[in-house]
This record gives sequence, C-alpha cells and structure tokens, in this order.
Amino acid sequence: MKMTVNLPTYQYDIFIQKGGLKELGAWVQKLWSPRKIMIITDQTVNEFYGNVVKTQLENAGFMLEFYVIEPGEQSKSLTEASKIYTAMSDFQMTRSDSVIALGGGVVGDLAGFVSSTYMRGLSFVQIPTTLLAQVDSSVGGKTAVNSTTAKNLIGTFAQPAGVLIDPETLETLEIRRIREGLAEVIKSAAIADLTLWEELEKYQDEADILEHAESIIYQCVDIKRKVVEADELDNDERLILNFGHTIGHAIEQVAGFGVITHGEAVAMGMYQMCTSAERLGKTPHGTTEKLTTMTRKYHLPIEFSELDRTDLFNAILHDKKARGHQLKVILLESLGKAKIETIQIEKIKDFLAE
Ligand SMILES: NC(=O)c1ccc[n+]([C@@H]2O[C@H](COP(=O)([O-])OP(=O)(O)OC[C@H]3O[C@@H](n4cnc5c(N)ncnc54)[C@H](O)[C@@H]3O)[C@@H](O)[C@H]2O)c1
Ligand SMILES: O=C(O)C(=O)C[C@@H](O)[C@H](O)[C@H](O)COP(=O)(O)O
Ligand SMILES: [Zn+2]
Repeated sequence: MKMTVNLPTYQYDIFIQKGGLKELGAWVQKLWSPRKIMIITDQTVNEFYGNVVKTQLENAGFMLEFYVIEPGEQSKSLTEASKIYTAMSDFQMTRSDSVIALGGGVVGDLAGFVSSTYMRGLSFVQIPTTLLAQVDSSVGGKTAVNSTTAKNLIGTFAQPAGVLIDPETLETLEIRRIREGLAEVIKSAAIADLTLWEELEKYQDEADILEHAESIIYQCVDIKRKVVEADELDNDERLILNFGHTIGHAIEQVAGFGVITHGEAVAMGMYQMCTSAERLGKTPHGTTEKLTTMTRKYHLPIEFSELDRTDLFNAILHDKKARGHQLKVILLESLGKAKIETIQIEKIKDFLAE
C-alpha cells in the first residue's frame, strides 16, 4: 500500500508493506543516489533488524555508519543529539548525505531533529518499528528532543524523504508497547474517524488488533496525512492530533521521562480531558464511558492520582498550544470529531480536578 503526503511545496510517499524491510535497498535507491547514510537506531532494534538493514543498503551501494542509542525516552535529549552531531561530523557527512531513523518514536524524533539541524538539514527517512511510530510519529514531520522542564521543548518541523512501514516488525514488540501504540490509534479514531472507532470496538483484544495491523496503520496514517496536509505547521487544525497530550506530556515530565510511556500518558490525558469536559458540559454525556471501555479493553491506564496537580500545572505552562496566558485545548465534540477551544491557561486547573 502506498500513500502520498501532499504539502504545498513538498511531497513524499509512505510505503506500508509486510516484509517491506527486505526490499529496503531498492526502495532507498529510488529516493537517493549512492551516498553516505547514517542509520540511527537503538540497541534493541539494532539486535533485531540491524543486519537486514545493513545487508540491504550495502548491497544497494550505500556507505553506512550505525549510531546506536540506549533504548528509551531518556535518550531523546540534547546531550544525545550533540553526540550524534559529533559522529556525523567524524563520518564526514556533507549535505548530499542522509540519515535513516530505524526504530520507535524516540529514534524517529531524535534522528529527525539531528538530520534537520546538522548543516541546516540533511534528508532523512523514517523506518518506524513500533506500533506508535507506524501509526503516528513517523508521519508529519514533527521532530524533537526533551528538556528537563518539558516534553519535546526543542524541535523542528522537517518532513522525511519517505516512510517505510513494515508491520512484520511488530512481531518482536513487547505487549506494553503494542498497548501504548494503541493509545494513539484510539486518539486518531476519537478525534477524526467514527468508523475506525467502531472497528476498534469490535476487535476482541491486542492479538485481534495485530491481525488487522496493516489496515489499522493505513487508516491512522491516512487520518494524520489529511490533517497535516491541511495545517503542516500546527497553527490550527493539526492541533487536534494533540488530544490528550496537554495533560499527557505533563504526566510524562512529572513522573520522570520513561517511567510512564508516551502512549500510557496520552491514555490518561484523554480520559482526564474527556471526563472533565463532560462534567463541564463541553462533551456529550456518555462519551467518557465509551472511552474508558475502550482503554480498559486494551489495558491502558487512566489513573494518575499520585502525581501532584501543581507540578502538572507547572509543566502545562510549557505546552506548545499556549500563546501568552491563553491555551488551546482539544475536546471531543462527539466520538470521531474533535473541537478546539481557547481558555485562560489557569482554567486548565478545572480539567485537572480529581
Ligand atoms: N513526532 C511525532 O509526531 C510523535 C507522535 C507520537 C509520539 N511521538 C514520540 O514518540 C516517542 C514514543 O515512541 P515509542 O513508543 O515508539 O517509543 P520508543 O522509541 O522508546 O520504543 C519503545 C521500545 O520498543 C523497542 N522497540 C522498538 N521497535 C521494536 C521492535 N520492532 N521489536 C522490539 N522492540 C522494539 C525500543 O527499543 C524501545 O525500548 C515519544 O517520545 C513521543 O513523544 C512523536
Ligand atoms: O503530529 C502531531 O501534530 C501530534 O500532535 C502527534 C502527537 O501524537 C505527538 O505526540 C507529537 O509529538 C506531540 O507534539 P507536541 O507539539 O505536543 O510536542
Ligand atoms: Zn503522541
């Protein structure tokens, strides 16, 4: 399956194919002439998929260097980015060379960030290997690293040259990671696609989801593609992709990056926004119950009562949807349709109430 993201001045293809990794060499040859490629990945992904990627690309005539990070959110930092710049410079990369991000959202965000800033920008490709990265983070061009004070505080908009999604890589993924990816799937359906929502209601469990992974990934990527095409730089419609993230990102930061996964935090954030919006009369009665049933079925957490509300509020002050004292929040008008409301930033406390 192929899809094209059409932006005003740029376009790229997303290729979704079981076993696609085994065709990587030929796919990359269509994008790039022979050149140096730095493959940025993490230790776990490298153990599973490093060899196939190496063989494919070397046979296709590329000169490779692997940069392998420690797995986990802690690696999404300026410290790690700085080490990668040094490795890129040691590999004597020039602006005609390129980067491949091979891994989950951490690798994708970090590799995208260094690619878009090294020498003011090298081309890069996303090869996402987690469900979360395949349904969300590999598409749309948001790159970032975290600071100690806030999630994704430092970043760029930089679109990849292409995205290759091989759903077979999900076979080696731990169940907790499948579930966290499902949080972004649930988000995508909740904000924009009632049909996908109803489909998710019919699936029995995670195994059922994996059986239908290719189609689910396609639908999520298509939702994201449309939103990004309408508002690449996150000024308006794209903000809906942030449903659950205002509180979710604060949860990740306050708990300590990596303790609660991004998807788990988004599940908590979606629940909290939905239940509060329902209490405030901004979301139809009964929506939270359906959302809770869905998140429970896929074993996602919704509770975060142990986290201090003031700490969460302070973290929310760094949300990128804030403008001065105002904050845009994403609510559900109904299941399958999001709406954006502007509130005074203090008012987010109404949504944090236990
Ligand atoms: N840029 C965006 O639009 C966007 C969207 C959503 C999330 N994100 C970011 O993505 C990050 C989360 O991504 P993630 O959940 O993929 O986390 P991750 O990259 O940390 O991957 C999760 C774990 O799975 C392992 N792994 C990856 N692929 C594997 C495979 N095929 N088999 C076995 N193990 C594998 C990794 O080693 C890691 O331990 C967060 O930092 C979040 O902010 C970005
Ligand atoms: O692509 C987007 O836009 C999103 O908001 C997708 C989110 O799932 C993702 O977590 C994103 O990185 C959040 O971006 P941020 O601007 O809130 O840092
Ligand atoms: Zn997200």
